[in-house]
Amino acid sequence: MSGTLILVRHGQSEWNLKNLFTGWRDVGLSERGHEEARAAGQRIKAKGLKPDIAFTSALKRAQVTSDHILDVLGLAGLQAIRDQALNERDYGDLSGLNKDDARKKWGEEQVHIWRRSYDVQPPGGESLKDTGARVWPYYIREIQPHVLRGETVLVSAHGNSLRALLMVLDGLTGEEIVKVEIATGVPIVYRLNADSTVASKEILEG
Ligand SMILES: O=C(O)[C@@H](CO)OP(=O)(O)O
Repeated sequence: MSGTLILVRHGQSEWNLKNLFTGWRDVGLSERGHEEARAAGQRIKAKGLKPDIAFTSALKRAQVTSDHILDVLGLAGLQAIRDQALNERDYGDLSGLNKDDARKKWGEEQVHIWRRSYDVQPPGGESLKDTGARVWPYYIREIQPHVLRGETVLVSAHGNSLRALLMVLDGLTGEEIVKVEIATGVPIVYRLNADSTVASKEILEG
């Protein structure tokens, strides 16, 4: 067995609350989102986990979530490494639009395809496959080596950038991963074997 990888989707954002496509738009956490992030820290603490290093995206909702978690863990001095490789999938022209308005305009099915297909890009944006093509190499190059050295690593990121990671860690197909919903502020803890395969997975729910 080697180290531990803790993945967390940021707490509810202001635009999650307003039901808007967000993507790379840099919006803050809602009041509930701040609470969810602190609760994520408590759940990690209750497991006795203490990150040696943290990674987050270039977007503040993930950064602030990471700050809350590290704060709860008494690790406020640990600055998460920020990289846009971990950003949410770029929603292109849909960014900022209301998801229900989009359904009225383009139809339920088309919007579902844009949101939850594996390789169809929303207009001007990234598919989940495109997102994986930047998330996975970053994981392999920058994050995984720490886990394989036996460290505990926190990654605070986004629904779709984490889906891209889960797809490979859990060995899911493109069809399977799009059915997976990752809750805001709920840590997912992986223990990896020395050969980088997954030894165990635990979701730290309520
Ligand atoms: O708007 C977004 O950026 C994402 C995550 O909130 O939405 P979706 O669930 O449609 O991928």
